[in-house]
Amino acid sequence: MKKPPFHKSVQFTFRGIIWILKNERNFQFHILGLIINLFLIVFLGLSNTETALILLCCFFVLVTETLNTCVEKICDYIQPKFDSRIGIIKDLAGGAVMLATISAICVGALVYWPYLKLLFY
Ligand SMILES: Nc1ncnc2c1ncn2[C@@H]1O[C@H](COP(=O)(O)OP(=O)(O)OP(=O)(O)O)[C@@H](O)[C@H]1O
Repeated sequence: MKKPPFHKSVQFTFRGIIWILKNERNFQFHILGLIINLFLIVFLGLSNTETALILLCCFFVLVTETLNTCVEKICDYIQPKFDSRIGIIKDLAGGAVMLATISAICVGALVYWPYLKLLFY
């Protein structure tokens, strides 16, 4: 198959992002998390390093959610019926999102805690 020109390839990737934004509820929740974090970054005046850490975590969760959806789509395509092997593959992909989310919560707690302490005490 002939490779599409670069601008077309970029267009296809955005098509994927728009599709997941419109169709996947979990991805929409993670986008909401990103928006809340962007607000907190500005409101609390986080340093460049702290901002980089928070953004990295948010995008890490979004990337794992996108790959999880990708695995689910492939599984549903190759085996639409119940199959315990498909079940474990999907569980593993979902587990990756969970691990990314746990790491994001830990980093978020460590970064935001000193600011919240100043605000409330
Ligand atoms: N074809 C199948 N065979 C066996 N088990 C399955 C199959 N499809 C789904 N499952 C089980 O149901 C779970 C949820 O799968 P589903 O495809 O509904 O994902 P989902 O609920 O959309 O997940 P997510 O919230 O991560 O997007 C899987 O983790 C797996 O344990």
